[in-house]
Formats: sequence, C-alpha cells, structure tokens
Amino acid sequence: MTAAQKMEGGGGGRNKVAYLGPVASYSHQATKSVFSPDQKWELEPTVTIKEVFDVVQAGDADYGVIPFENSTHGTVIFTLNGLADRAGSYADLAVCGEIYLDVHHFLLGRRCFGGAAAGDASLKHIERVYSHPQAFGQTAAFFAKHLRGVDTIDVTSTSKAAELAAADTTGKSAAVAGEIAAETYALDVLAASIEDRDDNTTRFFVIRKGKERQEQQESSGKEGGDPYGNKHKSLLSFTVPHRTPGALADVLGFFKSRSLNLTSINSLPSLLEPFHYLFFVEFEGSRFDDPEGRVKAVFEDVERAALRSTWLGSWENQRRR
Ligand SMILES: O=C(O)C(=O)Cc1ccccc1
Repeated sequence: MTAAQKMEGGGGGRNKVAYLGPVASYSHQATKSVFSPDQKWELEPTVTIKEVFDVVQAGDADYGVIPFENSTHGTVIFTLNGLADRAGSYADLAVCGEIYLDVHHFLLGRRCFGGAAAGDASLKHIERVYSHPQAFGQTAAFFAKHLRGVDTIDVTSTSKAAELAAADTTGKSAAVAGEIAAETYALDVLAASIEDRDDNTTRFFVIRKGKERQEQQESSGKEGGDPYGNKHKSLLSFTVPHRTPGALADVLGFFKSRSLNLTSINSLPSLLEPFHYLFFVEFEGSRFDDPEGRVKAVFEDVERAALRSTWLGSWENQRRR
C-alpha cells in the first residue's frame, strides 16, 4: 500500500483535496500521486498557496497539498508563512502527511519558425519567461547560460506560467514548467530537463483540519518509509526570549537530550518586533506513536522555555533514503 491510499475520506461521497493550480502544476502531480482522482477524491485547484490553507481551514476541502521545500532551492516561503499563522487564522490545521516529487523543469513556448530542429530549439525569439519563483531558483544556471537578459516574471505557479505563455500569440513568451504542462497548454518543449541538479526533489506537505485526529496511516512496508526505522516526523514552531543568551541552544538541546533527531530547521521574522524570529523545528518522532513518552516530554520542555510554541503535526516519514 502506498501513502497514497491511506488518507481517510470523511464518510460517504467524494472528498475534496485542494492544491495549487491550475492543472498540470507540480502540486497537481504530487496530489495525484496520493489522491488519485476517482469516485473518492475530487481535486480542487486554488490560485495561491495561501488559498489552500484557507480552503482547508474553512472546511471546504478535507485535505490540502502544499510545497514545503526543494532540495536545490530551499524552503517555500509562502508555505512557511501559512504555517507561521501569525494572524491565528489556521489554528485547527495540522500537517498529516508528506509527498516527495522528482522535479524536472522544461522551457515551454512556441518554436521559432526557421529555427533549429526539435530538441535543440532556438531561443532567440524569447523576450520573457513566466514561472513560479521556486522554479526560477532551480534553473538559474540554464538562465545564466541561455537566457541572459530575458525578463523573468514571477507568477503563482508553473502551470499558470504555461497558461500565460500559451496566451501570447506572438510566441515571444515562454514558461518554466513541467512536461505535462506542455501537453495541457499546447506548447512546444524548447529545452528539456533544465534544472540545475538532476536530483532536484520537492517535498510537499498534506494538511488537514483537526489537530487531535491521528491519520490512519499504516507502515508503508517496503514501498515507502525510512528503511532505518524512522517512521514518523513532527513539526513544531516556537519563539524564544530574544535577549536571553543561549535560549535557542537550550531548546535545541532538549531534542538532543531526548535523542530526537532533527530533520529540518527554518526561521521567519516573527513580526512581533524587528529581527525577532519564529523558529520551525522538524524531528523524527510522533505525538501519536510515542511509547517512551519522548515526544510528549520534548513538547513540555519547549513549552516551558519558549514564549510561544505550537505543535503543527505528526505524520509518516516517506523519505526512502
Ligand atoms: O508552481 C508549481 O507548479 C508548484 O506546484 C509549486 C512548485 C514550483 C516549483 C517546484 C515545485 C513546486
């Protein structure tokens, strides 16, 4: 069984899953890999990542799929901002799953008539390229070599970028997007696999409403999960006293003393005061599967030392290596 089939529906009828659209985005591909659209799952595209949070919090979708981090370009700030929840709008949301997607970028547009043969298209006619900022960050070397001086325009998703490139009948616009978007938006592939690194991978989070509910996930057996036995991960956000030397080191020390391995650490401006930070720590362990009480204990440690701390979810580890 894949992680895919394990998300629970909310009873009879089709269950909705929100993702960053329009169709053929990487988020769409990641979502389809877990929630195959059929009688059970109805996939709902949103215009922004923030809207995925809004729709799930409002109860208009059972799950949401959001890109969290990329192995080449790092954390997706729009998602981190949603998880930071500074306005207290998403208090009920929890991360309940993760999806890894190999990401290969394509330059899509209209082939220049009289240009080179397919697979080695001339790019001389391209005046602007649309994409998601993450995709630009993952293809910087290609741009430096082949598209120097061309305008790059940030849009909400790579599939939106393909839609915009297709709408330009002059053929002077292109998009960085997935191969599937070429077919969906009837564009030519001007260059294939333009990512800076061929191990380019994006990790998506699955979010849902209901912090106290444990997702019915079984061990993935051979197919998924960490072969070293690190079956779960959890995410916590916190702020520490700004002027206390070692306050952050103290919090990180709690994880060390409970033998809980950290898997990611991020920070954002807290917006409480300038240069004051909100930290995100992700570690191996689950609040729902905690036979030795180490996860419970570390939450209590952090709660005592932090000004504010929020548990953001526990889910099954899908990393295979
Ligand atoms: O824009 C998309 O297609 C997304 O789903 C966001 C994204 C962008 C680049 C790499 C991975 C995910």
